[in-house]
Amino acid sequence: MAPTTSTTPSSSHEIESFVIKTPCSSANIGPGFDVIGLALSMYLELHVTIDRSKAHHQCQYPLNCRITYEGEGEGTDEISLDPEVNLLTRVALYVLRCHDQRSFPAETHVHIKNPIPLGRGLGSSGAAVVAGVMLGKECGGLHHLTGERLFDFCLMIERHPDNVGAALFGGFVGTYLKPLKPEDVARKEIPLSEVLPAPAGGVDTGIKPPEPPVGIGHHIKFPWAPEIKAVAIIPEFEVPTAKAREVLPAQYPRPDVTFNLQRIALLPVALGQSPPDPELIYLAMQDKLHQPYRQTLIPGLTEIVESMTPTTQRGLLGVCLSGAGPTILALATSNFGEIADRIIAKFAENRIACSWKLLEPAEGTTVVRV
Ligand SMILES: Nc1ncnc2c1ncn2[C@@H]1O[C@H](COP(=O)(O)OP(=O)(O)O)[C@@H](O)[C@H]1O
Ligand SMILES: N[C@@H](CCOP(=O)(O)O)C(=O)O
Repeated sequence: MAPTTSTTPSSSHEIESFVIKTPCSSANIGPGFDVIGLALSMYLELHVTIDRSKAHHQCQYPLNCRITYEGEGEGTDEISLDPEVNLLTRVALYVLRCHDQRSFPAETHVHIKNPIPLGRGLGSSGAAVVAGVMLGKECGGLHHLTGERLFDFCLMIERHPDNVGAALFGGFVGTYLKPLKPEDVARKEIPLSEVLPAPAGGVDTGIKPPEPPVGIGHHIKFPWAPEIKAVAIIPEFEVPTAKAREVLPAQYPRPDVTFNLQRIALLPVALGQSPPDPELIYLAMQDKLHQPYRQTLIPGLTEIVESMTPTTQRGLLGVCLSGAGPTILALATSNFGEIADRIIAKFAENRIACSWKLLEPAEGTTVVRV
């Protein structure tokens, strides 16, 4: 489903309240490196209140915004409560400043509820970017911004489209970038530090950030067979996505590229067919472009991916690395606990503890007025 906004009016003219809900995601699903994304049923929520009766008061919070937070990373350095530093509010400010609004409306309170584990390959930063772009749209009253245009803003920040595409539009998606005009290419390649300075700078910083070119990214929705569920096995350690991209080579042997192209031609069809064909899905989820290299950061990865097959495990369809890892995603139709336990036992051989979750495909980002 495309990003939606409910039309129910807020409770008072002075106080506006709404909730932004964005799903986590699993990118790649094996061969679809930087292309395929799957939105899953664990949600980042922003509970936002804007008290417009205070518009003429001096607000005690920087940039008129108070952040509170509960969930993953609470109380750690990874999650700042300073709106100039926090990823979500910096992204919202990027959208606001592109529209000549220097700060949040007075007085804005953003309460963040985040169950998505950080740095595990379940799209926590993608969800934060999508929810942040939506926060900018809603706080700025920027109702003309369509889902496709919001995607452009996301892509100026998170520069691979797979997990932001899934988090914004929902479901099982293929994402792609269209060639841009030369002047637009230059704009898209502007360093992230200029798009999203940290700290964001106060109200008086007059610099307008670079606006995204129109139509950077696009997506297409694939069908998903209703029998297929996702088992996420989540190790206790983090692998920052930037680090997991640094281990990838700049060039690949041609047979490895052909290997992935053959599988990516199968994957969307294989996962849309009902009843699912385990042998076809298992084959379609193989990869040679990112998983083998990420083994250096995720002990046991290759063995886990290679040791479980539909013939050795009932209910299993396929296994892959979720996003940049270290989470493992097993697609299955039954025996979810047994599948999780086997993968947890493999990680335990390397003294790595894990938790696991049973997830389902989810709809994209929604905004509900309360
Ligand atoms: N809800 C959030 N609010 C603020 N920052 C967040 C949030 N979620 C993620 N982040 C930031 O994103 C980082 C993780 O991003 P990344 O390395 O790309 O891993 P992931 O695979 O979880 O997306 C965290 O360390 C944190 O800085
Ligand atoms: N295609 C990207 C996806 C990263 O996803 P994340 O959830 O780990 O941020 C990659 O494989 O690097």
